Amino acid sequence: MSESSMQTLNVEYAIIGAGTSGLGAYSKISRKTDSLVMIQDGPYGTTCARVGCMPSKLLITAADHAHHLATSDFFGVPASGRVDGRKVLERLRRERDDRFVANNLRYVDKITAHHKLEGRARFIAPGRLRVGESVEVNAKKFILACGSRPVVNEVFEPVMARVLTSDTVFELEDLPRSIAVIGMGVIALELGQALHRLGVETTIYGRSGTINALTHPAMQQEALGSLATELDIYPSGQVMSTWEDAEGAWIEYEQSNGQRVTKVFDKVLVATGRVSNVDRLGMEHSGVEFTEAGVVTVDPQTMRCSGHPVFIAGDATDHLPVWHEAFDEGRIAADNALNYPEAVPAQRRPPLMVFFTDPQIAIIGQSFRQLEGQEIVIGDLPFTSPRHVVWNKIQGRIQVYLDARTGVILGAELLGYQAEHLAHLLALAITHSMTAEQVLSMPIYHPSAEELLRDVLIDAREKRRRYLITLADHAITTV
Ligand SMILES: Cc1cc2nc3c(=O)[nH]c(=O)nc-3n(C[C@H](O)[C@H](O)[C@H](O)COP(=O)(O)OP(=O)(O)OC[C@H]3O[C@@H](n4cnc5c(N)ncnc54)[C@H](O)[C@@H]3O)c2cc1C
Ligand SMILES: NC(=O)c1ccc[n+]([C@@H]2O[C@H](COP(=O)([O-])OP(=O)(O)OC[C@H]3O[C@@H](n4cnc5c(N)ncnc54)[C@H](O)[C@@H]3O)[C@@H](O)[C@H]2O)c1
Repeated sequence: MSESSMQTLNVEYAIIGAGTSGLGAYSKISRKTDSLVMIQDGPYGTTCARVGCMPSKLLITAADHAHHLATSDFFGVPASGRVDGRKVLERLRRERDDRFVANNLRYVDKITAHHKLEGRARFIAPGRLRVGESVEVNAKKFILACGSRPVVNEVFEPVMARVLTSDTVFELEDLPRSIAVIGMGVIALELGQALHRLGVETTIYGRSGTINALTHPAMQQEALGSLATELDIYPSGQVMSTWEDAEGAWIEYEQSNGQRVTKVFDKVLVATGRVSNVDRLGMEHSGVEFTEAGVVTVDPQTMRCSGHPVFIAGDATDHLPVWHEAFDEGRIAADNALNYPEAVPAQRRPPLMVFFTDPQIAIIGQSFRQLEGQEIVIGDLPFTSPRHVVWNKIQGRIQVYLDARTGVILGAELLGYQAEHLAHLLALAITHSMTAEQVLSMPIYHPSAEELLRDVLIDAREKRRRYLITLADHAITTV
């Protein structure tokens, strides 16, 4: 490309990525200035709507319906039904495209044409990007909202034709007969359980032996035990080799006890984590400093990279890669870009994450691992209440961590049916630094799932009372 055919744009702000985070940043900056461009590589519509949150929840909902049918005999309502894989996937794509993606595209369509640029951006010098092969963008401030991509280890090279990731699994025409799911993180567990419930012979291969989102050993054990009653899981070990023949994709896996298992599958879903797309931005040309470990540091209050007018937001940061954080971070980055060099530190929300498995897993506020060694008491109960008994959903456990001296709720780990709702109540309490006593002052209906929240807080309150008595006794004896 000759210099003369290169188109050059000079703007104040360049946003890389038109996902949840980039659009969040765009909506703020575009209200203040016309001097901006948002650069998007690949299809518009966002990861969440196209290949993330929404198609995965549409699949899980279909699987829930299949599961209700398969278990309805218990309630004296025998039912029979056959899963039509093609219809499940067609409906998923229709709902996804007509509702969630279309909504997003309508918003993108309304964006002023000269604010949008298509192509892959990379830094070629501080303050300068190349987009595709024929456009250069000079900007004063940059928001890197370029998301992340699935990682596929090279051990899967020989079976690549049968490998799926979350980017491709929702495009299947029909459900496979069998699938190996690699990983035991949120994508593996959500999609693995859904596929199993839809009748796909599913085997899940983990690595570490634990579900790492939960941090209390008893919670980890309970979660694995509970999911393993339904799913075929090898929790700890590693895939040693793979090969393909007429039967399908073969997976040879060595368990941590040294035993090897070899099985053949129609498809292999690799869900072993995601990596930030920042590594493809040519950051070495951006002018920002790297740590000794070769990474760029980001301040979570401003999303700024060291002292530079470069901001990183959303999944690109590796920090809490979930939707509401991506949206918040895009807006925090925008505020700080608009006010640069003045910092506008944001108050971050307490962490909240939900696995839409059955039972669900939820983590709110500070984890047990973060609090270990501090003065805490733990409200700890099986995840059950009269309402859960009525639903025949009595698996799981709930732990709530209280500051032992003040009674303030610091965090919680949950494993239970529709735990998302109690998790949000706890998130509200933690956001407002509420004590267990304050939460216990609200009315709780009978019989509701919220009675479990009441009971676990009563358990924590009682443990705290005993803790304070011991503390007072100790003070008296040491006077
Ligand atoms: C299967 C799955 C299920 C999920 N489920 C949930 C859920 O239930 N709840 C939840 O909270 N979160 C969920 N998430 C996470 C959520 O989807 C993400 O946190 C969120 O979408 C991240 O938004 P983002 O703006 O950071 O990135 P994205 O939406 O990925 O946007 C980044 C954009 O930047 C573009 N881009 C990349 N590099 C360049 C470049 N060099 N130049 C120009 N453009 C570039 C990309 O093509 C992409 O369009 C899920 C994710 C997955 C994969
Ligand atoms: N409900 C939700 O909020 C939701 C749902 C889906 C995805 N997401 C987001 O997407 C991100 C990515 O999800 P993910 O599940 O891919 O990543 P993850 O980091 O949650 O899990 C990856 C898992 O793969 C395992 N692993 C890594 N290498 C392996 C190997 N070689 N063999 C076997 N196991 C291996 C890890 O030990 C880990 O358990 C999440 O961090 C999450 O933020 C969120």
